[in-house]
Amino acid sequence: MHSLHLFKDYSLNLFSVENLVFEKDFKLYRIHLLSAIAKKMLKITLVCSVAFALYSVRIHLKRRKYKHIPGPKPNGILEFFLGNVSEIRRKIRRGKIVPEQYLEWFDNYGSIFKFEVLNNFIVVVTKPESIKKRACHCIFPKDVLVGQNFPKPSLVYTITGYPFNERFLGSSLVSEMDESKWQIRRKIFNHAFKNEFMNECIGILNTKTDEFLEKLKLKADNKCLLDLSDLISEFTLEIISTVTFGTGFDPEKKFNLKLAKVLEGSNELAINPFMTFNPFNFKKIKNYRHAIRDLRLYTKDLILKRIEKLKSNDYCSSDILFFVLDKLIDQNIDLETVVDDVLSILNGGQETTANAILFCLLEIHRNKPVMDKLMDELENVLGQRNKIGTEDLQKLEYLDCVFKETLRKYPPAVQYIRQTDKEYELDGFMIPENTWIVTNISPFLMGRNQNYFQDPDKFIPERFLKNKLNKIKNFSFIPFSAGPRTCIGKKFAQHAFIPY
Ligand code: HEM
Repeated sequence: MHSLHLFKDYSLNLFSVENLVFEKDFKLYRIHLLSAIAKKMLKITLVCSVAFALYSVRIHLKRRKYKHIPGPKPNGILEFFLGNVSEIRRKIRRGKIVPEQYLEWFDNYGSIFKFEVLNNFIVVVTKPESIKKRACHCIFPKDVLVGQNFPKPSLVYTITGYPFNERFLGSSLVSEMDESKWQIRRKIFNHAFKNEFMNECIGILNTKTDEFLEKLKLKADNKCLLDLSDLISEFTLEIISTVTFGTGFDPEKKFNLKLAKVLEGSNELAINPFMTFNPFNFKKIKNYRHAIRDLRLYTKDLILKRIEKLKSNDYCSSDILFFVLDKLIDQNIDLETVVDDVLSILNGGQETTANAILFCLLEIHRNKPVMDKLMDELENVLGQRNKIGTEDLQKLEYLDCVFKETLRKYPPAVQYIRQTDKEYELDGFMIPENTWIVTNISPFLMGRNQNYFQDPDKFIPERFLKNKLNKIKNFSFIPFSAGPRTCIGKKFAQHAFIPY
C-alpha cells in the first residue's frame, strides 16, 4: 500500500515535472513560431512593397513615354493601376459602347488621343488624311492597316481565339498571329470567296429568303409578337452555314443554339474581361465552355464526314468546304485549324450581317421617303419578278447606298486594333514601340464624325450615290477594314443583304 502510495506520489510528481517541461517548451516553441511568422510576414511585406514600388515606377515611366499624346488622365489610386478601365466600365453600365466613349474623348482631345487599360496604352487615330511630310519611320494612319499592315496584338485576339480558356476560333483567319501561316490559308479561302461562287450564292439567298418570308407570314397570321432580332440571326446563320457546309444542315438547330450561346459569352467577355474572376459567374462560364466544346465537336464531325466523301469520290455540294478542303489537306493544315477557320467564317459572317440587316430595317421603317425610293427602284428593276438575279445587282444602286449608309451609321465592326513594331511618327506624334493603335480609322468614329459626314446622326443613303462619292474622303469609310486583312466575306455580306 505504502509503496503504491509512494509510486502514486512519484508518478504525480513526475507527471507535473514533465508537464512543466512541456509547458515551457511549448511557450518557447510558440515564441519561436511567432517570431518566424513575423519574420516571414516582414519578408513578404518587404517583397510586396518593393514589387509594388517597382510596378508603380514602371507605370510612371511608361506613362512618361506617352505624356506628349493627349488623352484622359487616370484619377485616384485605383485608376493609377487600372488606367481608364473604371471610366469605360461606368459608361458600359449606363448602356453605352466603348466607341461612344471615344467620341467623347475625340471632342475633348482631338483627332489623336490615348487611353490606358491595365497599363497598356492604346492610341486612337481618327484621321484618315496623310501627314504633311513623310520622313523615316513616319506613317500615314492608313499605313497601319494597308501600307505596312501592322500585326494584330495577340492579347486582344486571345479573347476570340480562346475565350474562357477554351479553344473557340483558336488560330483562325481572324485570330492568326503568324503572318506566313495566315497568308497560306487566306489564299486558299480567297479562292472560295471568288466572284463566280458568290454569284452562285444568290440562288441560295433567294430560296432562303422565300422560306424566311413564308415563316414570317405564318407568324404574322397568328398575330403573335415577333422578336425580329432572333429570327434574323437564325436566318443569317442558316444562309452562312448553307454556303459553308451545304444544304440539309442541322435540322434540329442545335448548332444555332450553341453558336448563339458562344456569341453571348464572347460578347459578355469582351465587355467585361474580369467576369472570369467572379465566383458567381462560374456556372455561367462552365456552360459557355460546354457550348464551345460542343460547337467544335459538331463542326469537326461535319468536316470529317466531308473528308470521307472526298476520299470515296461521293457527290459533294458546291460550298466553301468543297473549294477549300482538299487544298487545306494538301498544305498539311491540321483538323483543329480547319475547325478554327470554318468557325471564324460562321462567327464573322453571322452576327455582322444580322446586325446590318436589323439596323437597316429599323432605319427604313423610320424613314418613309427612303422606303418609298427603295420600293420604286425595286419595282423598276425587278418588275413583276420576286427573285433577284446577278444581272440585277449592278442596277440596284439605291439599295447599295442604303446598305452603305447602314454600315456608316451602325458599323458591325467598330474598330481595328494593330500593334506597332517600333517607334513611329504619326501625325506629328511619336508613337512608342509595342503600342496598340486603334485605327480609323475606327469606322464608328469616322462614320459619326461631322468633319467627314455632314449630319452624321441622320440616315441619308443619297450621300453614297455614285455622283456624290467624290465628297467622301479616302479611308473615311472602311466598314470591312482595309489592306490584306480586309473582310473576306465582304462581297457575300452585300449579296446576303440584297434579297431583303
Ligand atoms: C456586314 C457584314 C460584315 C462586316 C461589317 C464585316 C467586317 C469585318 C471586318 C472589319 C474584318 C476585319 C477584322 C479585323 O481586322 O480584326 C472582318 C474580317 C473577317 N470577316 Fe467579315 N464582316 C462582315 C461579314 C462577313 C461575312 C458574311 C463573312 C463570311 C461569310 C465574314 C468573314 C470574315 C472573316 C473570315 C474575317 C477574317 C479575315 C482575315 O483576317 O483574313 N465577314 N470582317
